Amino acid sequence: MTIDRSREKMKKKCTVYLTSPVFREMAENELVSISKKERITELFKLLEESSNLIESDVRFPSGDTMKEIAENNRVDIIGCHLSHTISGDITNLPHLKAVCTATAGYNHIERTSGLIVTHTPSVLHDAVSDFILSLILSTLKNIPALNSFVFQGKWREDQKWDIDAFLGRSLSTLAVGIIGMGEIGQTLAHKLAPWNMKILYNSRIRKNDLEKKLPCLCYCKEQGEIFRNADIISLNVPLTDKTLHLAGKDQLLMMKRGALLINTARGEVVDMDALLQLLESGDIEINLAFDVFDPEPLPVSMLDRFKNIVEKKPDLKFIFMPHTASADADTRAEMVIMMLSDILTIAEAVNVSNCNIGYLNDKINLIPC
Ligand SMILES: NC(=O)C1=CN([C@@H]2O[C@H](COP(=O)(O)OP(=O)(O)OC[C@H]3O[C@@H](n4cnc5c(N)ncnc54)[C@H](O)[C@@H]3O)[C@@H](O)[C@H]2O)C=CC1
Ligand SMILES: O=CC(=O)O
Repeated sequence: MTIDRSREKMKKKCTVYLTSPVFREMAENELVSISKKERITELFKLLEESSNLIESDVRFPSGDTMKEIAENNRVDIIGCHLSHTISGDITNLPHLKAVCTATAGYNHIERTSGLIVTHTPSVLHDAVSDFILSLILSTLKNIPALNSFVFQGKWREDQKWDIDAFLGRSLSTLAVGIIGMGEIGQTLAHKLAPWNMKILYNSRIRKNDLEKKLPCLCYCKEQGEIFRNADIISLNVPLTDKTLHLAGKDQLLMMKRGALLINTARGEVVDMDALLQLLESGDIEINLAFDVFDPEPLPVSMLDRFKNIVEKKPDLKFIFMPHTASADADTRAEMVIMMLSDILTIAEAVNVSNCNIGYLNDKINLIPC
């Protein structure tokens, strides 16, 4: 009885703020599998039992609103995703102990010493690497443009099957470059290996074990080697001060004519102004497959400039997606589950011991140091 009463008292210690109503709504989403819906419902129940739970009723609260709610309610833990920028104004609040994001990337959270930050590794590398493969195939085989061509009724009698009609490129002759050999980069390399493509890569740390498993891998000490030699370059680094504009003017100028640049990392990894200027001036002629942009969503003024470029050079292929690389229903549900599980673990620790990070270390998905 005594133990039960003390547990009752502990329940109300921790305050959790979820910045979107969609986390809970995922349990009702008909595309999500039943087991994952049930797990989300169960986690919400547990969270309600162990914390004062505040949930935003709007999808995208402003920074000021999030700060006001976090401050006025002495919030301990925030659960968010990448459209909720958690600035220093919020992360410096003295009572805030943790920010948990339902995303792999965490550049939307300003770091503060002592603040726990968790994210969702190891649940979306499959979805994102599949997506990158589909971008490679779609571009090399010109699928979006040829699909529009047929649907617009342009496939006429004089354009029957012919030997030189609608030519794309075959994969096995090409060299792929992967910059950032982490979870997504490695999964992509494993999936590309059976296609007999040469894979050049660069990462902060050389992956000797991976090289033994995949003899087609070739480590490049300098990223310039990749920009100069690869036919397809996939950017898979996190956004940091070292990767900001990693694909800048100098690197873009190194790229082969007709090469493909894929960005599913973060828009800011590519210098978009330099890219547009070089494409407009004709100094580079490269294809693009982008899922992320700087800024995001891509402004109409920038989109118009890209449209003008392809109008003048119809051989160039630009495939632009609205940041959907991980957008499989079950993958997104798993991201929510991982975030809620981390919040619950931290909430229980806050209730017991006001949050001891040493004790939590291997129980939650902390971002890399
Ligand atoms: N478009 C989308 O929907 C998604 C985008 N992402 C983005 O992709 C990024 C990568 O994701 P993961 O592979 O899961 O991350 P990860 O942390 O497993 O891998 C990143 C790799 O990049 C390397 N790296 C870091 N700085 C570098 C530098 N300056 N030069 C070379 N290599 C460097 C790291 O050592 C690591 O091997 C995320 O940080 C996120 O921004 C992730 C998931 C979905
Ligand atoms: O961009 C998405 C993420 O999970 O990071």
